Amino acid sequence: MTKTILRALAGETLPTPPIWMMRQAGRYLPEYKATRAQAGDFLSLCYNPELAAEVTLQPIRRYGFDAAILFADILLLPQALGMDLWFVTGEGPRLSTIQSDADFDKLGRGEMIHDTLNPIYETVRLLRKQLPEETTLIGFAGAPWTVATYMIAGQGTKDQGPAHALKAENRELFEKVIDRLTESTIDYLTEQVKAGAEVVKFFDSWAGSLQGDDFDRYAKEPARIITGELKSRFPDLPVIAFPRQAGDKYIGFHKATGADCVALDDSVTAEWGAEHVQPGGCVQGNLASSHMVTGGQTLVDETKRIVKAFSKGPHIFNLGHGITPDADPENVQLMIDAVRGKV
Ligand SMILES: Cc1c2[nH]c(c1CCC(=O)O)Cc1[nH]c(c(CCC(=O)O)c1C)Cc1[nH]c(c(CCC(=O)O)c1C)Cc1[nH]c(c(C)c1CCC(=O)O)C2
Repeated sequence: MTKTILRALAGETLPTPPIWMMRQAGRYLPEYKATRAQAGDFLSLCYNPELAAEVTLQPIRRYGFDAAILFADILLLPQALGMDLWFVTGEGPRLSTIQSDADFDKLGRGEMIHDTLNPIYETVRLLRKQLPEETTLIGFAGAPWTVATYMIAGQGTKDQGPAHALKAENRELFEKVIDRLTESTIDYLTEQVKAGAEVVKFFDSWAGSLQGDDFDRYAKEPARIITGELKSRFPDLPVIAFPRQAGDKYIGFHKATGADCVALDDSVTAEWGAEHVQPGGCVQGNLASSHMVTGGQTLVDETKRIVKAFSKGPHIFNLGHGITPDADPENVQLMIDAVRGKV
């Protein structure tokens, strides 16, 4: 019997939507914190295949999600291209920056990324051996625009100002960064699929700050190129795209890019998504992650509303964005029970 996630991605409307959760392996779980402490720090955990596989499996053991997502980070690719990367506790990622042609020329390309990323492929191989047979393994990468925002600013930014500034001041250099990331993302995801990833997802967390034509050029177009190239190499590979906060620009995203599923954040309602986006194919989402902190009857009601709104087409239940460290693990179980009709 085909796995439920793969059935939904193939366009099937299921009586109960399959479910997984963005950032399901993470700091809201005590067992994650213990394994992370054992690894030393976040990046050591990402590059340790046994421990990265262990944290990927933890939410599967605890909750029986229908999919597992590879434990890694979207910023490992810039590191593999030769940039410095480190995480400041309580603040987030820091990278060396790309501001000039000289900075760009230091980036590597092609096969060299695998020297750094080989442990990630090993994590995928271990997971395919260790996951229950009904669980789908999702590989992932950041979308070029989102990864570029970190490479240009050297850190996370609220409005992606430095990346927008480089785009305005030196479009040629900006586009070279996007093109290099597009090419390397294809190489990276190709190796994840060869190692055993059954689905791939691109996270374009900052897609919402691209306006007008920029959205087409730097969110849609890279997604179309990456999806097209991966599908020419692996014709049966399902792709999930997540152009977060795209708003109206979610409409037509399946068709424009070839993605099988479009993930919706919680800035749009499920009813709107069902009417405007789901006709294009499978949708994923879109419960606000704050309900994982607050719980209660509101969580149950909101979960059921979303399940109902998307019930006439292919749907994978998920949050609108990643679960946060202050979430209560019991609320995750309550959400799953609500999706599966047990409460
Ligand atoms: C923008 C982005 C990043 N990473 C990611 C994105 C895109 C999705 C999104 O918008 O959330 C994606 C990501 N990050 C992580 C995963 C693993 C799979 C999963 O469980 O979803 C995935 C898919 C682990 C992680 N990535 C990170 C953690 C927390 C690290 C820790 O244990 O201290 C985890 C579990 C760190 C990270 N990594 C990143 C930031 C900004 C931070 C710091 C913020 C924070 O601390 O939450 C970059």
